[in-house]
Amino acid sequence: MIQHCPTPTELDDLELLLSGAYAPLTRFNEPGSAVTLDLPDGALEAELVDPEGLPLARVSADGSLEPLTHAQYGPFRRLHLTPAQTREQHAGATFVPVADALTESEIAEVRGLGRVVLVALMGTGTPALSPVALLRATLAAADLLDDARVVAVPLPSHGDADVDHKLGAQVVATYAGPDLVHALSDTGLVTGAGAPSSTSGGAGAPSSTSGGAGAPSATSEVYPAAIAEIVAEDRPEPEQQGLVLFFTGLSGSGKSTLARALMDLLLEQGGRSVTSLDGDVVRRHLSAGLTFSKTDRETNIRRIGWVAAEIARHGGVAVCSPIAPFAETREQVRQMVEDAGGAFFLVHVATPLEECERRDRKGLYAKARAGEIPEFTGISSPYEEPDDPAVRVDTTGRTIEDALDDVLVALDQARFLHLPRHG
Ligand SMILES: Nc1ncnc2c1ncn2[C@@H]1O[C@H](COP(=O)(O)OS(=O)(=O)O)[C@@H](OP(=O)(O)O)[C@H]1O
Ligand SMILES: Nc1ncnc2c1ncn2[C@@H]1O[C@H](COP(=O)(O)OP(=O)(O)O)[C@@H](O)[C@H]1O
Repeated sequence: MIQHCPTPTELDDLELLLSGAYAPLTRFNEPGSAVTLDLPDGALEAELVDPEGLPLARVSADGSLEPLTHAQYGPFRRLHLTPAQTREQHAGATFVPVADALTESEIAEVRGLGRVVLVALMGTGTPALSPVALLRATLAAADLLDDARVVAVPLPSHGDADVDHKLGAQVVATYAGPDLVHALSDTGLVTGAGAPSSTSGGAGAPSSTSGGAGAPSATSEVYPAAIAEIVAEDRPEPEQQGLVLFFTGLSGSGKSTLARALMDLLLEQGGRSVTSLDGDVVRRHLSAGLTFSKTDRETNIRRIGWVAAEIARHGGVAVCSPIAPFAETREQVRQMVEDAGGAFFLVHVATPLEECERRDRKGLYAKARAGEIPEFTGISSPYEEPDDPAVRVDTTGRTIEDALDDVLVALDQARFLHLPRHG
C-alpha cells in the first residue's frame, strides 16, 4: 500500500472525519460530498501520513478510514477537541461559532450569554485570518470574557461558500449537541437547541465579521487592542508583507540583469531582508544535477518556489530569475507563496527571441541552433508566455535603468516597494 501525504485541506477533512465532527459523514468521496481525497497515480487505497511522515489513517477504495494515530502537528493542538471530548468537558454551555476576530460589540454580545464555548473554525483557506491568528484572536477574546473556553475545529474551505456554510452549520451543531448555538450575525441573536437550521446566520462564516481582517463590517465597531494587534500582525500592510519578485523570460532576455539591479536598489535602501534565487546560481546549488527536461525544469521551479515561499513567510523579499517556461508551474509557485502569506509579483521579461539570440551573451543560442544543446528554450523547448504578469518589460533597445523603471513603477503602484527611480 502506498504512503501519501494529503493536501492541507484534505488533512483538515481527515481530522474532522476521524473526530466525528462531520457526522453522519465518516468517509471521503461520498457521492455529492465536498469532502474529497485525491490519491496519486490512480491508487485506490493508501496509508495517509502527516507532513512529517507520521501515519494517520488507512483509506480504503470506498473512502472509508481506519485511524492509526492522532494528528500531532501544528500550534494549539491541545485545543483540537473532538465533539465527544467537547460534550464531556463543556456540556451546558452556549456554543458560538467564530470565523474571524471578534470585535468589541461582538464580545459584548457574547458576554451576555453566560458560559460559552467559542468554536474557532480555523481550517485551511478560510478567508478572514490565518488559522493560527484566528485561534490567537479567539483566545484573546476569551480572556476578555468571564467564562469562555476555546475549541479549535479545522474546518477548511472547499472553494464554495454555500457548501462551506452548510458544513460549518452541521459541524457546529454536532459540537453543541443539545446545547444552544449562538450565531453572531447582522440581525443579532440566532439561537436554538443545537438545531443546524437555527445557526444559519453564520456557522460557516459569521456574516457580521466577513469584511476581512482589519476591516470590521459596517455594523461592528473596533477590535479590542489585544485582538487588533493580532489582526495587524497577520495581515501586514503591503509594504511589510513577504514578497516574491519572480522574473520569467527567455535566456538572455535580461532577467538576471534586472533582478540584480533591483536587488542593489533594495540593499542600498535597507530595511528589508533580500535573497536572490537566480536561475543559473540555483542550478549550481539547490538544483545541481537536474537536466532541462520538462520534469526537471518543473522540479527546479518548485524548489525555487518552496524556498521563496519560506522567505516570504518570514517577511523577507525573494528575487527569483529562472526561465520558468511553464505557466502551470509558475501558478504553483504563486499558490505556495500566497499560502505562506506572501505576495507574488510576476515580471515577464518579454524581450523577443530574435533579440535574445542576437545578444547570445553565453553563446548558447548558436550551440542550440547547431544542435549541440538539446531542449533549448525558445529553440527546441517551449516557453509559455504568461498572460497575467504584474508587469511586462521588453528590454530591446532600452537601457537597463529605463527597463527597470517599468518594474519600479508597478511595484510602487501595488504598494509593495517604494524604491528611488532613475532620473
Ligand atoms: N537547454 C537549455 N534551455 C535553457 N537554458 C539552458 C539550457 N541549457 C543551459 N541553459 C542555461 O541555464 C539557464 C536556465 O536555467 P533555469 O533554471 O532558469 O531554467 S528553467 O527555469 O529550469 O527552465 C539559462 O540561463 P539564463 O540565460 O540566465 O536564463 C542558460 O544559461
Ligand atoms: N534594457 C536591458 N535590460 C536588461 N538587460 C539588457 C538590457 N539591454 C541589454 N541588456 C543585456 O542583455 C543581457 C541579458 O542577460 P541576462 O541578464 O543574463 O539575461 P537572462 O538572465 O534573462 O538570461 C545582458 O548582457 C545585458 O547587459
